[in-house]
Parts: sequence; structure tokens; C-alpha cells
Amino acid sequence: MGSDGYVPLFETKKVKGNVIYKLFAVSIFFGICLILVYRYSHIPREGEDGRWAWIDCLWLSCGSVFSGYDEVQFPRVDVFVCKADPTIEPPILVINTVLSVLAYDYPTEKLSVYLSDDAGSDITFYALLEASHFVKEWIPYCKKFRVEPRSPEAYFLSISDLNDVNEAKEFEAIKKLYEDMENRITRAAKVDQLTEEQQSKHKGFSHWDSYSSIRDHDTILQILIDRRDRNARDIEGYSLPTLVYLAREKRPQYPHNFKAGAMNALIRVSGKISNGQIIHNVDCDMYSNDSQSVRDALCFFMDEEKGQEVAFVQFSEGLKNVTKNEIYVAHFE
Ligand SMILES: O=c1ccn([C@@H]2O[C@H](COP(=O)(O)OP(=O)(O)O[C@H]3O[C@H](CO)[C@@H](O)[C@H](O)[C@H]3O)[C@@H](O)[C@H]2O)c(=O)[nH]1
Ligand SMILES: [Mn+2]
Repeated sequence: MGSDGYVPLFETKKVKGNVIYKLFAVSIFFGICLILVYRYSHIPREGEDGRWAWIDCLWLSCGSVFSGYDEVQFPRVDVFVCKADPTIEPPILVINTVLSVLAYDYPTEKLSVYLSDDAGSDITFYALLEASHFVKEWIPYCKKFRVEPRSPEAYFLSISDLNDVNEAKEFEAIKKLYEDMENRITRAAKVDQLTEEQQSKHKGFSHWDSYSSIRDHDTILQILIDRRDRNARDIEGYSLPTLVYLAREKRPQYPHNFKAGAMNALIRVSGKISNGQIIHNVDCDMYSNDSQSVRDALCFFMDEEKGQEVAFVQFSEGLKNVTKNEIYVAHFE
């Protein structure tokens, strides 16, 4: 707790008992070295059982010593995706943005994604439910093939042909999965209605039983992927980021204050669910085109010297179809 009563995002303190700490650190270091030496000197010989399992173990030990350490210190990050207009921001576009941030290269147990839906649309909720299934395949695929960008639509458009046969096969499989999902979502959006079967897939749809209009409804809040749930795993068994749908309460007699109002509601809700130290905001029509974005921003926030002075990091926007006279140099070449 800071002197002014606020909890700082992080702080740097001088360690007391430095000598004891150093002795402890050195003993741990020697302990790790001895484990590595033991593992190296006991590798089963060529032809003996368990040779590759042993080598794998050795590899994993080295990996955790040299790369895993930093991630322990990473802060929790809450990503807010804001959405309002169901026609100019169609559900499939929103879902591409959500998938691009769900697939960030960041420890999944520290990543939570919130979709704020100011249109309070059951079709958008349905689209998010579909995305919560698709992401179980999408994240492992992105990791395996180091996909960039991680908006599926933008990625599929960027690939013309693949030389590797296996990679091409997996590409076709994931593309087919995406297109099937896209068809279901766009069909539902076109008729602006969900079938009974679609609605039976999640208890959250019951919120719309008492829903009267965009401007007059209760809060709709559903956690679609909950990191505390042991079954929230991708197809390879790794845990998934948290995924939340929120349509904040609206009443005709109160102003809702547009995006700023949505962000306020998101802060209150996320504070109870994941309470991330860092909040990352994207508009729903702006997918993230770099899976390293969160890590990049953290370079500023976690800088030992200047980090305390940084409260806000702004990424530049890349726009398509801008006019020739666009003055912010925000267009894609
Ligand atoms: O009641 C509302 C109205 C808008 N939005 C969302 O706010 C974002 C921005 O609104 P938009 O009308 O699309 O504005 P743009 O001009 O496209 O966006 C730019 O300008 C906005 C207002 O200055 C900034 O907030 C945005 O970050 C910036 O990209 C979008 O994701 C909307 O879905 C809401 O969540 N609730
Ligand atoms: Mn916009």
C-alpha cells in the first residue's frame, strides 16, 4: 500500500538480509546444476528403454531454468473488447478480434478477455459461445505454426499456398472449422434469430427471456471460459484464458456514456473476476495484429527505472481503405 492509500501496480524494494539471500540463491543454483549433471550423466544408452523420455526431461529442465523464470513475475492482464453497433460491427468481426486477443502469446492463467456488448445481443452472445469452442483448436494451431496475425480471417487471407504437406493439411482442417463456425454465425445474424437447439447449448440464453430492449435491460454477465474450471482446456490439455460476456444494465432514464460507460462497467466486473493489474483495451473492429503486443507493452510498464512513470501505452492503429489524404499514417501498405 502506498503512502497515499493507493495500491501501486508494482514497486521496487531493496532486499533486506542480502547476504543470506545470496547464500540461499547460490545453494539453489548449485542444486539446479546438480540435477542437470545427474540427468545428463544418467541418460540411458542408445537402444535402452526410456532414452528419449530422459532426454525430453533434460530438455524441459533446461527450458524451465533458462526461459520459464520471467513469466512467474508477469502481471495478470484483462483485455476489454468494446462492441456496440450490431450492424456496422457484425458478430463475426467481433469474434475475430476476440480470438486475436485470446491467442496472445501470454500465460493463459494470467489472461482474461471481456467482451462488452452495448447492443445486448443474443446473437453476439451465441457468436462468443462458438468462439469459446473454436479457441480450443485455434490456440494450439497458432502456437504450433507461430501464426501471425491471430485473427483467423486475416490469417487465412494472408496465406496463399503452403509447401509442407502436413502443414497444408492442418491449415485446411482449421480453415474448414472456422468457415463452418462463420456460416453458423452469419446465418444467425442474417435472420436475427437463434434456433431452439442453438439456445439450448447454454443456460446464459435465458437472460434474454426478460430482455425488453437495447436501452432497457438487466445486466447480462456470463463467464464462458473460467480458468478456475479444471475442464477449461484446449485440445492439447493446456489451460485456456478466461472469457467473459457482459451487457451492462441499461435504463432509458440514465445516460450510458458510450464507450467510457462500458469501460467503467468492465472495470467493476473484471475487478471481481480476475482483477488484472494491467488493462488492455481494443475496439471490436480492431483485431490485434501481433501476438506479442502484451509483452511489448509490459516492457514499458515493468521497466525498473521508468516503469513507475508509465500509466498508459498506446499502439498505433493500422487502417484499411483509408483516403489518400489520411494524415495519421495509419494505413496498411
Ligand atoms: O455506446 C457505445 C458506443 C461505442 N462503443 C464502442 O466504442 C468503440 C469506439 O467507438 P466508434 O464509434 O467505433 O468510434 P471510432 O471512431 O471507430 O473509434 C475511435 O474513436 C473513439 C472515440 O474517440 C475511441 O474511443 C476509439 O478507441 C477510436 O478507435 C467501438 O468498439 C464501439 O463498439 C461502446 O462500447 N458503447
Ligand atoms: Mn469504430
